[in-house]
Amino acid sequence: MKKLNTNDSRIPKPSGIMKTTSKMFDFNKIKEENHSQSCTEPQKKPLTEYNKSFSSFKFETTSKPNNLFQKSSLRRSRSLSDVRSEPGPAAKRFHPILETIPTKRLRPNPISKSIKIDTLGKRNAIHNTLKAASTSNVVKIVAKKAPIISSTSTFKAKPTTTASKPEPSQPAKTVNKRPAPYDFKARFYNLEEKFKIQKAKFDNQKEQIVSLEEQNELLEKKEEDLVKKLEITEKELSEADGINKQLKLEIEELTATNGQLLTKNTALANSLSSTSEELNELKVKQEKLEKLSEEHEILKIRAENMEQNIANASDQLAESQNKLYSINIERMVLHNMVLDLRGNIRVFARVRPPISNEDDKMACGWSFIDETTLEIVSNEPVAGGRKQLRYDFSFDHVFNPNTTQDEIFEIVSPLIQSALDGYNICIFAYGQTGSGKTFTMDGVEGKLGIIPRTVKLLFDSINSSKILGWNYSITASFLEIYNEVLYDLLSNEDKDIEIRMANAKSKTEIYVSNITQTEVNTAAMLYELMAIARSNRATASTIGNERSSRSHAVTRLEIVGTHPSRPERLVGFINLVDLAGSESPKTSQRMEETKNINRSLSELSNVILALVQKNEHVPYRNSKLTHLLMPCLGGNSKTLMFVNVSPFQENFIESVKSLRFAAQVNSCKVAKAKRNRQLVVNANTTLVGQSSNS
Ligand SMILES: Nc1ncnc2c1ncn2[C@@H]1O[C@H](COP(=O)(O)OP(=O)(O)OP(=O)(O)O)[C@@H](O)[C@H]1O
Repeated sequence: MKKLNTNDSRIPKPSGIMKTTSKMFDFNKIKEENHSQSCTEPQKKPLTEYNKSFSSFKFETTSKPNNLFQKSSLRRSRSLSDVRSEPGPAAKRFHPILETIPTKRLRPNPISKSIKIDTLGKRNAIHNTLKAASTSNVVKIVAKKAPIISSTSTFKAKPTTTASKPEPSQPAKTVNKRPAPYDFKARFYNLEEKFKIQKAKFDNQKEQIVSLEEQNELLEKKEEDLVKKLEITEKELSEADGINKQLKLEIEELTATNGQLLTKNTALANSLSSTSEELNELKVKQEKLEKLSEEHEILKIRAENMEQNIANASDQLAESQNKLYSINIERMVLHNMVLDLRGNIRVFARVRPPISNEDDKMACGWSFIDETTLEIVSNEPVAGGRKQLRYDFSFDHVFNPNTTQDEIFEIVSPLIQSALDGYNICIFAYGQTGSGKTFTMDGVEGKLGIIPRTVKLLFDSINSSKILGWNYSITASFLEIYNEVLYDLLSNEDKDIEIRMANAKSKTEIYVSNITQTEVNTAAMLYELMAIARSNRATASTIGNERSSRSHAVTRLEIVGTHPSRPERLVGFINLVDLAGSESPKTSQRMEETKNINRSLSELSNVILALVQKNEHVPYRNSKLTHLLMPCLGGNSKTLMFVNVSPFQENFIESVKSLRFAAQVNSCKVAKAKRNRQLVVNANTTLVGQSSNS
């Protein structure tokens, strides 16, 4: 900011400065107003012009006259009333010494003129200041200025309007009279009067000057104060400006921060909203959790009670299991006693029905007298009045052509349970070719035979036995005896398969070497193996059957049962045999096959007959078939023999042969079967033996 010049005539009024101090930003405006006011104010009579009249005077003052005028030129004028009413000490301090009065009018002093010009601005400023300071004073100044102005134009002895002192009126009257040149006294008197007038004017002017000086000093002081205040104000203004800028920056920062805070606030509001929603959800969950906790406590108590009950039940279960085990053992014994009572070799006769392409064939006469007896009557015409051939046969059971596969298996199934109880089982079908052996043993789709049903029953029984604590494993092998040679139906390898004695002490214990034995865990797995064996079985077309089986097929299942809390295991064998069909050599197209088949069947008959007759020697080893079935045909076995017969007259003789052989077997009652019980000494050693059912 521009520093204020002390000589500048545009000094602001004190009152104005005070106002601008309180209103900093209006300061320049005030200066401009003062400047314009000083410029527009009517031009007053300059003080220097007034002083020109006194240029010829000399003053006796303590200060130098030149300085006085210079100083006075710098100072503002005081009001005339102040000068008149307050004659200052300065006025009393000097005593003018009148110089020679010029006869001519004084010319304006160039120096005084310059002073007048310099003081003009200040005078106006002072005037303005004083005018603002006191209205009443201004009135007085204006009222008393006129005589000063008028007095500056001439030094004529003209009485001033402001003269408060009594002017000597007498001499004034005499002044106008021009005394005679010789009248020195009068002239002196006139001069004296003029001097007095001038002196009075001078005194008056001097007082005014003193007053103006005092005012000037006062104003200077005020000016200095104002300058100081202005500087302070400028400084404050500068500081305020800096603060203002800083505040602006801070405001901008705060605005930006405010924006960010608003954004954050919005985000926080959203977050708060979602959080409150989550909180509500959590409250709901907490309530649920509390409920669940309560329920959990209740359930915990219940669980403890149940644990106690379970513990009690476990004890009871263990006790029950022991009882059950004992009962099961009793059941086994009773069950097998029943089977024993029925006979170790049981014979069932089954007459098959004619099939679709056999409608033109003549059937025999069949009579199913009761469940165990049938009668076959030849329908061949008999010449000479002879009676028709008629034979009655008794078996453990006879099945007519309408008997279903279900009915057959219902009677067979108790034997399967015996195998799980540790007995050897042998079921075989014997009969002429095309009599229905394969149908009985294997069945057809939708009419499953004994073998697939046995498999299903075995695994169902195994699952049921788990409740009693028994665990069973099943190992399967499939054999074929063709032309007295053993074949592995689960392998196509060319290998020697022999029947060997398993135990030197027991002549009936055998095993088959080089045979494939597969452990099966499910019925489905066993079915797959059966399908493989069936496909490998040698088949050929015969007169009696398009797909006649020309070999004996043996399905061997080894069943081993263990109980974790019992030191014993049960070992049972099931031999399911689909024998090759017997055939008359007269009609056979494969004589060698027929011979072998018939021979092995004959040996089977011999063995059974030896058993019936209780011979010491039983010719098991005369054929592969009897040798293989030796464990199942001996004492430790339960054998079920199906004799299948065709219903037709053309098969009458073969049917009678088969029925006669079967009936012979049926009469064979061997000694009681013994259960295979092995005492388990340790994991690796077993004592194998046969125990009495008793
Ligand atoms: N009980 C029956 N009900 C209906 N059809 C039967 C019955 N028994 C046998 N069959 C049918 O008779 C035909 C001959 O039966 P199967 O093949 O079982 O005789 P097989 O004795 O096995 O003959 P082979 O000794 O030559 O093999 C088959 O088509 C078979 O489906």
